Amino acid sequence: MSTKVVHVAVGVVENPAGEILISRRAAHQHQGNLWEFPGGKVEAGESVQHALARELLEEMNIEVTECAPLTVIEHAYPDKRVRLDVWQVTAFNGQAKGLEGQEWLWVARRELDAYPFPAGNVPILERLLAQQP
Ligand SMILES: Nc1nc2c([nH]c(=O)n2[C@@H]2O[C@H](COP(=O)(O)OP(=O)(O)OP(=O)(O)O)[C@@H](O)[C@H]2O)c(=O)[nH]1
Ligand SMILES: [Mg+2]
Repeated sequence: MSTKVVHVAVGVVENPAGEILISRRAAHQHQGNLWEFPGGKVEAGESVQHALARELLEEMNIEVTECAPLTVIEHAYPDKRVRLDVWQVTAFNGQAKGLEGQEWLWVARRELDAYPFPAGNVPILERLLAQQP
């Protein structure tokens, strides 16, 4: 396996109803068919916040206006290492849309564990479930 770590900006977008935006990875992608928090790779020379804003706009039509860092997770899949740089998006403009044809949903926090996510997401899910009132 390559020692290169893929740096990924990941957004936990919460709407005013307290629901969280998840989308489904396409079958052909890494960790295909699993659910994810929208986001994508940080490009060379790009800040994580810029990557977060760019990916959420490109994938979900969400314009980030307020965000804060939540956690950073390093995870090694059998074929790939990732650094998930996870941000909570607390304010945004735009209606969510699956601009890449992906399935997506707003889900109540307590229901997040009903959706299969990649193994690297486990610490994110634990934090979000612990945060609920
Ligand atoms: N976006 C996103 N990626 C995740 C999550 N969890 C996780 O392990 N990943 C991994 O992070 C890596 C990068 O994500 P990505 O495929 O969204 O990257 P991208 O949008 O730039 O896609 P592209 O390479 O098709 O242009 C993938 O290997 C993916 O499996 C998650 O919750 N959200
Ligand atoms: Mg992506």
